[in-house]
Amino acid sequence: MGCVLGTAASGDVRRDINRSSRHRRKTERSSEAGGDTVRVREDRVDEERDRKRQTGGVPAPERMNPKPQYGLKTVQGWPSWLCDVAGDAVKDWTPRRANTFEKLDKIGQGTYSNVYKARDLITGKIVALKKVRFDNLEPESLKFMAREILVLRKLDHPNVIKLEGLVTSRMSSSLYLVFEYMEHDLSGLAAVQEVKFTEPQVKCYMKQLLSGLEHCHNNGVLHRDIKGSNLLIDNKGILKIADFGLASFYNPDRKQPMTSRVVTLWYRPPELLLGASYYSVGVDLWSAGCILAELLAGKPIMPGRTEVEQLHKIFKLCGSPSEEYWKKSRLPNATLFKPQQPYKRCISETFKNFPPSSLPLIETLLAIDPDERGSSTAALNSEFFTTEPYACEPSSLPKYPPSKEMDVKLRDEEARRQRGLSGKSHVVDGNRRMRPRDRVSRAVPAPEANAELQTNLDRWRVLTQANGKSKSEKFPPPHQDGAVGHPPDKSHNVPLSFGAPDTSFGSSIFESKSSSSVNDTATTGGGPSRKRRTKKEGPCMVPSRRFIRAFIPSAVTLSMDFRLKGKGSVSEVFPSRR
Ligand SMILES: Nc1ncnc2c1ncn2[C@@H]1O[C@H](COP(=O)(O)OP(=O)(O)OP(=O)(O)O)[C@@H](O)[C@H]1O
Repeated sequence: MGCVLGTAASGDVRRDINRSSRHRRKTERSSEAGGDTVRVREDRVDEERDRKRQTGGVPAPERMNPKPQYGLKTVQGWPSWLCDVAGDAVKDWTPRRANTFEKLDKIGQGTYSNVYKARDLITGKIVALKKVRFDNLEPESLKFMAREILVLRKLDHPNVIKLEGLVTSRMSSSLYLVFEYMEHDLSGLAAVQEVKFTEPQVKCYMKQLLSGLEHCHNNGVLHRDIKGSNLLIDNKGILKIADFGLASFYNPDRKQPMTSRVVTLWYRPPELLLGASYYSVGVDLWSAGCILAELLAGKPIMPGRTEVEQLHKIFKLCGSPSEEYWKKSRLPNATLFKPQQPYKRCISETFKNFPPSSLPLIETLLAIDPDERGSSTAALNSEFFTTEPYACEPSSLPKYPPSKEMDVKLRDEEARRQRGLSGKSHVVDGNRRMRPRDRVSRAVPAPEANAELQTNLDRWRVLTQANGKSKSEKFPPPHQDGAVGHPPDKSHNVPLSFGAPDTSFGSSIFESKSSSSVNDTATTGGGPSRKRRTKKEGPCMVPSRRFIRAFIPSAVTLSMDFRLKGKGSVSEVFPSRR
C-alpha cells in the first residue's frame, strides 16, 4: 500500500462544485466510502509510521537526499504488477519514494484518481499528486494509466502539463503521478462572476491552448477531452493542457479505428456523436472552437443534456452536414440522425457581436466537416491572433485568488441557492449589486455522456442484430480503441423522423455580445448571455415514436407525460415536434 508521508487529506474537496456526477463526491469520507476507506486509513498509518521512522519528525528539505530520483535509468523499485502491465510506461524511470512528499490537501477527484496538493520534501516545491486507484487491480484501469503516462512522457511543452515523476514502491499497490501544481482551471475562473475576460485575455488563453494542442498533434497525440476544467492555469497566467486520461496516439498516415466515445458532451464534435471511428486532430479543434466561443460569450455555447440534444444544438448553430459530407463520411449513425431538411448554418448571425476577427476562426474550428477545421498551426496564424488588440502577455493577466477558495465560495453559493435564497441579488465589490448568473452547470464528462446514446444504440443493435457484440462500457479499453461504433445493419435501420419544425427546443445559443457587452455582463451578471428561445426554427430531429418505444423505454414515459400534461417534458429527451 502506498505510504505517502504527511498529513491525511483534509477531506474537503474544494473544486468541482458544479461538476458532473463523477466529480460530485465532495468529501473524502463519502468519496472513499466502501473498500477505499480501508485503503486510505492504511495509507495514513503507513504515512505516519514512515514519517516517524525515516525522518524523526517533519523532515526539512536539506536533510533529505537532494537529488530527485526520477529520470534515472533503472528497472528497480517498481512493483512487479506495474512492470507486468505497464512496463513501457515506467521504463527508464525510477520511482520517487512516497515519504519524500507531504500530502497537504485533497484537491480533486477524477474517474479513476484522487488528486492531492502536496509538498515535495526534496525540492520544497508544491506539487499535485494524482493517486491512481486500482480497483481490485482492474486491468483496464492499469492500461488507462499506462497510456496516460506514455503520452505525458512524450510531451514537453510550456502549455502541456508536465509529468515530473512517479511515486510508488516495490511493495505498494498504488501509484501517484507527480505534476507541477496549478492554482486554477479555466472553467473555474470563468465560473466566477467577477472574472470576465477581455479580448486580449481571451486571445492569450486561446493562443496557449492552441500552442499546446499544436505540440500534442505534432507528436501524434490526440487529447480527446479538451474542456475548461482540463485547462489548468498557474499564478503566472500560464495555461497548461492537463488530464490525458482519454488521450490517444494516432498516426495520420496510418489511420486506426478509435472509439467515438470520447470528449465531454458539450465539447464533442458531430462526427463523434454520429459514431465516427476514424478521426483526427479535428476532434480537439472542435473543442477548442467551443472554448473560444464560450470565453467570448461568457457561457458554454452548446450545453446539451443528451447526445441527441447535443447533435441538435450543433446542427442548429453550425448547420446540418451537406449531402456530400454524409456520403463521404459514411458515419455509422448517419441514417439515424440525418435531418429530412437541412439546417442552415448561423454562426456569424448568432455571434454577431463577437470581435469580427474571431468569427472566421470560430467558423473554421466549428466546421461540420472535420477536414475543414484546419490545424492548430493554421488557427494560430489566423487573423484573430494577428490583428489588434493582440493577445496580452500571460504575466499581465490578473492575479486571481486561488481557485480552490473560489470553489468553496461557489459551493457555498450553490448551497444557498439550493436552500432557495439565491434568487436574490447580493452585494459584490462593496457597492455593486449583482445577481448570480444563470450559469449552466459543468459539462457531462465523456463516459457518462456517451453511455446514454451508445447504450440505447447498443440495445437497439442487440435487439435487431444477431451479432450485436457491442456492449455499454464505462471506458473504452485503450487496446480496443475502436471496438465500438460498428455500423448498424442497414436492413434493420429504423429511420428517425426529422421533418417537423422545432418550436419547443429552448435554444442554448444566446445573443452574443461585443467586448463592451461582455464587460457589461460581467457587472450585471445577466443580459445577453441569458438563454433565449430562437425565433428561427429549423427542421427538428425527432426520433420516431417507434424508435423511442423500442429502444428508449425511459423516453416512452417522458413522451406519455408530454401527451398527458401538454408540457415539454419530452423535450428533455428529444426536441419535440409540433
Ligand atoms: N497539476 C494539477 N494542479 C492542480 N490541480 C490539479 C492538477 N491536476 C489535476 N488537478 C485537479 O484534479 C482534478 C482531477 O484531475 P484529472 O482531471 O487529471 O483526473 P482524472 O481522473 O483524469 O479526471 P477526469 O475524470 O476529469 O478525467 C482536476 O479537475 C483538477 O481540479
